[in-house]
Amino acid sequence: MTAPQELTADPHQDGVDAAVTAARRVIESLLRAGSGSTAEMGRIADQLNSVADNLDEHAPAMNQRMVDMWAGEGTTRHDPVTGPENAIAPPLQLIGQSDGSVRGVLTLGLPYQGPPGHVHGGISALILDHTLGVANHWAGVSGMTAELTLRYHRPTPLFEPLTITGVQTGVDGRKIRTSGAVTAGGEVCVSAEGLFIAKHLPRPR
Ligand SMILES: CCCCCCCC(=O)SCCNC(=O)CCNC(=O)[C@H](O)C(C)(C)COP(=O)(O)OP(=O)(O)OC[C@H]1O[C@@H](n2cnc3c(N)ncnc32)[C@H](O)[C@@H]1OP(=O)(O)O
Repeated sequence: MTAPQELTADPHQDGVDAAVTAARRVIESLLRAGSGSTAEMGRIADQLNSVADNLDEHAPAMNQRMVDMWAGEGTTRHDPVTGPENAIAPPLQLIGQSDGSVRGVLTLGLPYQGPPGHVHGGISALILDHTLGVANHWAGVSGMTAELTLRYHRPTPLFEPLTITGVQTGVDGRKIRTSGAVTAGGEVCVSAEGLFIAKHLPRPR
């Protein structure tokens, strides 16, 4: 039996990960502030643009950055679900379980809102697509999403711990079947069935 294993990148406390954590805070704070805020938004916009100018000035060329992003064969640090370098990632950390499934827990705030006080359905789809993909990696046969079928059983709450699961259920030639769910308080909010096809796009070199 395989021991549980962390399958997603561990966020660092410093470097770009720390800056990204601050950026996530800014995204959340802007949304929290809204148009009724008494903060000086013109000055804030100037400050944020100046931060972005500084980052752009010191960034490597785009093709070099793409190569760096895909260096190594391990976990990604840039993806929009688990990536500690991606400010739009919640980020979710996934653990491969001994039973072959993957599992993670996260709490989503205002940037991910759809219906009042609840998670946007597209965000659940994003998280589940990625989680099913990681479940395929953990199972040893992976591919690209060909179909993703979602069932939204009940609204998914913001501000509460959500458990995200995924497991590969079958492989037939190049066709891979995988399922998963988002649960809150032990109740399934969203379930997913995915068909993946064993195919990988070449990594930038
Ligand atoms: C760790 C990181 C995790 C990341 C997880 C993120 C996963 C993603 O989001 S991937 C991005 C989203 N997906 C995509 O962009 C995929 C776009 N689509 C494609 O590239 C292609 O259509 C692809 C790869 C799905 C299949 O193309 P191709 O490799 O040419 O397969 P093809 O030969 O047409 O079909 C193979 C078999 O699959 C079947 N198949 C292909 N697509 C579908 C489909 N949508 N529905 C049902 N069956 C399908 C075919 O009928 C065929 O079956 P059979 O062998 O029985 O005849």
